[in-house]
Amino acid sequence: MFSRRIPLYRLISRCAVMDSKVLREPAEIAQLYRDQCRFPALCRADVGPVITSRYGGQYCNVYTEWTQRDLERNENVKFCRQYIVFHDDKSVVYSGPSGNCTEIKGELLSVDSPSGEMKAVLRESTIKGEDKQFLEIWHKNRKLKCLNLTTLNKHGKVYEDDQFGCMVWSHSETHLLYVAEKKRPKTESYFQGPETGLLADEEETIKTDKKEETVLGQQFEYYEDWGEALVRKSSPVLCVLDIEGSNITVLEGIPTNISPGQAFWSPNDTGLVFVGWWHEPFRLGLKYCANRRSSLFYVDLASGKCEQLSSNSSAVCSPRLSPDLCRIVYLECGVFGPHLQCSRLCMFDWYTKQTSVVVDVVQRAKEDGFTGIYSSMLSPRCWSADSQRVLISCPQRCRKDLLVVDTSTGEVTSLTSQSEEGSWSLLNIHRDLMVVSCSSPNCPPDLRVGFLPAKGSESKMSWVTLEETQPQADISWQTLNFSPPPEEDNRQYPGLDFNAILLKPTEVTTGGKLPLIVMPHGGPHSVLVSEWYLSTAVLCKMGFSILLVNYRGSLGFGQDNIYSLPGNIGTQDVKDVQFAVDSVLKQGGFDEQKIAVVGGSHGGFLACHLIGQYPEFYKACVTRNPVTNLATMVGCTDIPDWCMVEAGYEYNTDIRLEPANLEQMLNKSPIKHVSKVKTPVLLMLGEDDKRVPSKQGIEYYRALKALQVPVRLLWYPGNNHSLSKVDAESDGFMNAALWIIQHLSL
Ligand SMILES: CSCC[C@H](NC=O)C(=O)N[C@@H](Cc1ccccc1)C(=O)O
Repeated sequence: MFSRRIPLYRLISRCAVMDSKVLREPAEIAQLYRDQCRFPALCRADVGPVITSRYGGQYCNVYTEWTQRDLERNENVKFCRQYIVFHDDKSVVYSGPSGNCTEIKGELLSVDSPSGEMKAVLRESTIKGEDKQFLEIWHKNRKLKCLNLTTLNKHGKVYEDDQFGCMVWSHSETHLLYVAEKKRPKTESYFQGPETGLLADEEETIKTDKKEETVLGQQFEYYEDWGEALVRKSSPVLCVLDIEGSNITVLEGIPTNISPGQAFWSPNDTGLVFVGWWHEPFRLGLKYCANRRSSLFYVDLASGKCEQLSSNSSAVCSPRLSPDLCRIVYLECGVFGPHLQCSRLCMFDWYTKQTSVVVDVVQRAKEDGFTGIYSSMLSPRCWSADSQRVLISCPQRCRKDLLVVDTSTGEVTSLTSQSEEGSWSLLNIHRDLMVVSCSSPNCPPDLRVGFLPAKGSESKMSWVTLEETQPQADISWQTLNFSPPPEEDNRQYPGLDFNAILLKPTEVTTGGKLPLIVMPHGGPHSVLVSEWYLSTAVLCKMGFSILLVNYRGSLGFGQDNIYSLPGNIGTQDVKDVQFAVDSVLKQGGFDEQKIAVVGGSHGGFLACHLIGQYPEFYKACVTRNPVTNLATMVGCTDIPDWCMVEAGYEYNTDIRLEPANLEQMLNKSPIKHVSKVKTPVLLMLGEDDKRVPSKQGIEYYRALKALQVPVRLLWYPGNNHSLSKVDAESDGFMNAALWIIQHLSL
């Protein structure tokens, strides 16, 4: 993709690496960051209908969407590229791109009709300073319709997020289904209208019409929303566009105590199937929280009757209809408890109305190595052509694998566990043609296609690469497994292990000792898999070694591993990270005086704990939106249940906090150890973070200031928990790198 030749200025900077071991010049670091930003990430792939040529050959179109940071324009650009794939029944004969990349602007959602004849697009456009949403229907080379949804005013903004959002053609291709915010009444102040001088009842009579449209005194009404990254998303409604008549219907009949999303058309288009999340007595944050009480529902379009299809007491997501339109698979897990956990794969038979558990929760890894399902979203299509098997990409320890599940036996087979490469993501599957992406810590994401082998021949998987990426020779990586020492074994969940990924610059000068950056992940129920991460690649190229630690409590190691952590945060996770670091240092080759710790959110919680509990050990600390005090966070985060559960309590919506609860939360928090901190701390906070409100970081900042520990705070307006806007992310990276260089005296 890029020239492999090293330009002169890079050679000069590499000499600098040889002298001082780590790249220190800000301009050179920025150039390295800029270079690595040029590797795009895949965000979507669709396989078009199979066409049979007049000579009998078959081919299909693969449409892909990618995102790439554009540092000059300060935005994440989205572009598409298409490929043509000629194939016979079970193998790719020839494939290649059919044209160049095209940037996609203003498209919030787009979807082809099942036949491939039409396409629907939700577009956002700013007209005279106002944001408008349009729904476009394209047919062949023409735009058939363009509806101004904002002017039509049947509903609020259309949802384009992964949580609720969807845009789905009916099987008949006559209707389109989507989710939008419920229409709110127009509001006015009691004092906004002209003073009439009329008596109140006279005015009432005259303004009857206006009164219907405008409500007085409700301008400042508070609407709950679904929290972090879903702000202003409060009451979703299902909307159906009748394409021929350009008529939009907002569906009625959905219980008022649930919020619908992830909807699709039932067999024969008789109704809609959707996930409904209960929002009584109040809404809690949904992002990264697969444990919110929810169920699968069916609403019949003729009668308006709504039926619940799955259990009343679990959390579900990602319902996917089989190609024969007979069965729906979906993921299910427990309500409350850890936010992300091992899921069950369930299947609902449309005709018998029976539900079965295809793959159950796995407490401990099976003999064949299968550790359970840890996806919070299935790919848009996941069924094999014969409607017998389901494809899932999910972490198995620290590697994301492609798994095939036989729905009749529940047997799980890996398509990728024998491969050399790092981690695999399933983008789509259609008629057994899979579109996947593979990457590793030293290799950016590529794009491949391949046919799902027949049952029993999964080991014969062969891939054809559509977009190739080269492994970067200057980055080496390995996976390390750890068993905690006997005194750190968890009595309730004995014998658990964990792991870490270690990245090192391939070339180290003789006798040179590497500085080490320790990075525990957030969550805490999350995992760092062996895939491409921009920041670790750049830091490694600069000359740092990096240790990504999957402490006990991470996803991908079995449910017991997850359950071992709640109630033990601030101790078990902290000790696991320190144990991993100590073990790595024993390998030799590292400079023990040059160790830094970096983490975001719960990873920031761990970073702050580590510098408090091991005050001599870490010479620099960088944290993004860290949790610093659970006791002060519980009342203002969008997920108070997280604070209760991770502190070791059960959560109920009507919980009354006792002083002892707050004391336990405080005792488990990094702020408890702040007086011991010596490490200079760089804090990076997002002004709009609903998850870990910025006051958490400020509380820690003030404590460090009072203790005269070097601390610097970077404040990112317009950013939420992830600090992922292009300027915030790149500024955060540069400042983090320079802070570490300064305080490790490199
Ligand atoms: C009350 S905030 C708790 C920490 C936060 N957990 C959930 O949102 C966190 O650590 N966030 C991670 C993101 C993440 C969470 C769960 C699974 C994967 C990623 C972060 O921002 O790094």
